[in-house]
Amino acid sequence: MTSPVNVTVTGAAGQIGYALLFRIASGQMLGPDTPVRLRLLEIPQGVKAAEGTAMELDDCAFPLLAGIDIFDDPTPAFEGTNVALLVGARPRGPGMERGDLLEANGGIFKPQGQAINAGAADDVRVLVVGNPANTNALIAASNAPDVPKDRFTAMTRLDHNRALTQVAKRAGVPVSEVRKMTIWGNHSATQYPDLFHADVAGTPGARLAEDREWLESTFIPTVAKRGAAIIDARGASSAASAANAAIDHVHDWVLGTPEGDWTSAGVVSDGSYGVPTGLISSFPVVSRGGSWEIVQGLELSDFSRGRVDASVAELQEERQAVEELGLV
Ligand SMILES: NC(=O)C1=CN([C@@H]2O[C@H](COP(=O)(O)OP(=O)(O)OC[C@H]3O[C@@H](n4cnc5c(N)ncnc54)[C@H](O)[C@@H]3O)[C@@H](O)[C@H]2O)C=CC1
Ligand SMILES: O=C([O-])CC(=O)C(=O)O
Repeated sequence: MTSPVNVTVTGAAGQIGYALLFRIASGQMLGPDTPVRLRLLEIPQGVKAAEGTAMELDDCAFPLLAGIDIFDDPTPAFEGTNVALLVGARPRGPGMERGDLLEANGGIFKPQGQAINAGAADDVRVLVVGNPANTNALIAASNAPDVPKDRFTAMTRLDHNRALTQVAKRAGVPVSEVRKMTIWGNHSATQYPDLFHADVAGTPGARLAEDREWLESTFIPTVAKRGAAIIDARGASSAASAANAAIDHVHDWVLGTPEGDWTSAGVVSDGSYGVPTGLISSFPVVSRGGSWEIVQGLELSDFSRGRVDASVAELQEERQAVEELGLV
């Protein structure tokens, strides 16, 4: 058996943390042969609850769980970490503008980026889940100058999975037969779920997209506003599905995406598809040899181009706001 992989989870006592940690410890994220050592980071008020979760993790007697440590300081929490899941974030409060939210999260993701820079393992991979995920990932990456930028990613896998199921239901096929879905842009309501390149049980997604009324009035808004719909229904934001998407993202990043398919992730732009270099934007991606690669060569119609550009424009505004705050 290999030596344990150090996995740091921030916001460990939150609702996503509770749905995530048991799946990591059971081997669903890194596979059945890889032991893990969990490093839980919370704010001081969250430490007691994190200790309770750690007791429950112990009580599962997971064969792959090599140890659990709990921290309220990012510097030791990221010491030697191989996989960092940045879940803890400041939620939007009443009367908070987007700028206030970005500033509050800057206070979290800047020191966490610095701590990753100072102490993480050379192979560290970072997934930012906490919102606004793309820009929080940009802040963390900017404050970790010694870590390659492509190690910082933002989660759009939940949006991707939501889109797969909506299409499968529409087409009446098993979700496993929907491939090559793409989420472009920001993990926000401006995101663009792109069906045109998908393969829906052998039928081109473009054929389903010919029903423009369904595409524009049902499919795209259902996926893009699903987070709000879950909050409305559940009285709390998506947690188990978000944890599931984080497991999927890291699993595929480390172990590779299946042949003949791709997935979606917020990765640093190299200028592909006209997305400004350095922005962390969602793209169609495959993982080969432990690295994400942006799928190249997809044709974007004027309709798709407009949608991608609108979401990327929002990412540029967010980048400008955090630049003005001195966070990047
Ligand atoms: N990218 C995506 O697809 C999704 C992102 N989210 C986002 O994930 C984040 C977490 O969601 P939940 O677990 O439901 O929230 P939650 O409020 O239940 O838990 C957040 C936890 O983070 C902790 N925390 C706050 N600041 C911290 C810091 N500086 N260091 C360590 N821990 C800290 C809090 O004490 C709390 O325990 C939110 O920002 C939410 O909007 C949620 C669903 C999907
Ligand atoms: O909308 C929210 O607040 C949570 C979220 O990011 C999602 O469910 O996609």
